Amino acid sequence: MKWHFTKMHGVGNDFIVLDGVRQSIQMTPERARALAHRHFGIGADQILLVEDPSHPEAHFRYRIFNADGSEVEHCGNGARCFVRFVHEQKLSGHNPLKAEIATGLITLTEHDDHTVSVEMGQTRFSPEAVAFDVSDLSSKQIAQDTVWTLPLDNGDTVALSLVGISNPHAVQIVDDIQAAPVEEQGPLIESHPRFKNRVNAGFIQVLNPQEINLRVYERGAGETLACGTGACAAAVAGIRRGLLQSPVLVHTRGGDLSIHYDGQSIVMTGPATTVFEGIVDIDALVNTFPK
Ligand SMILES: N[C@H](CCC[C@H](N)C(=O)O)C(=O)O
Repeated sequence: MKWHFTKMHGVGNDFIVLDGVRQSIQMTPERARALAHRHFGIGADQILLVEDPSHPEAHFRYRIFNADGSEVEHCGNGARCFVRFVHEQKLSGHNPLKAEIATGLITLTEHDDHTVSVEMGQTRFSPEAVAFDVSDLSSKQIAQDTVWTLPLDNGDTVALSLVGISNPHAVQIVDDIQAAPVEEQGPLIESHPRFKNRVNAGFIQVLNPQEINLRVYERGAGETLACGTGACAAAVAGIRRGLLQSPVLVHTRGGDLSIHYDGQSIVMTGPATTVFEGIVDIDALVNTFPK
């Protein structure tokens, strides 16, 4: 079966975007892994699938698959590409656009310069919001902890803020983003047994109260050049810790994002770039993909 796809990126976080409205797309973890593979496939951090909605107020359903094949709740850089794709492919002229994600609705507005603002939806800070297991901790410990101290298997101990932007984030402050132990600590945090659904691991360097550097070791994808929900989680965690104030300019390795937070809702603004379109024979790809 042949699928038309569009390759896009949001500040270097790259995606394969599929129209599941006018095409019959049955996504599986195996197909997502094959598509995302940098050598045997097309190559991407995530696969984005546009579908007809089930929510009465949504224009479309927005589904996200990581490079490891896992389906996840949200993708911020992907949301900006999603709305640009919907407009460019003339799937809809609605602007703002309402998209249905796993935890509800998000609102997307494409501006004349093709930057996009996304109202990111639900933001939560409890351990449950990121499936962080505290069943062995006393209620006193839980009440005290807004920053969680976590020993890692390599002997390091990290101080994590937990933020749910529909998807789970654990963010820490570092002094120097270039020297941050992203490759060493990232996988250990991502797959730490306390995170029952794994987690995205953010590393923040505060430059001033309205500007940070950020790197993210993403759940199911490894370190990416940028992470939109990670930028939101970092900004909100910094604001709640009294280190930052809205709006926050987030410098990622792939470019800059602007995060506004009013204590209730988060609005992220940044670019969305179309790179190329193509056709892929998904059955042939999966058959040639090394098992
Ligand atoms: N790796 C993330 C999904 C993609 C998030 C990121 N690419 C973004 O822009 O928010 C997760 O497993 O929750």
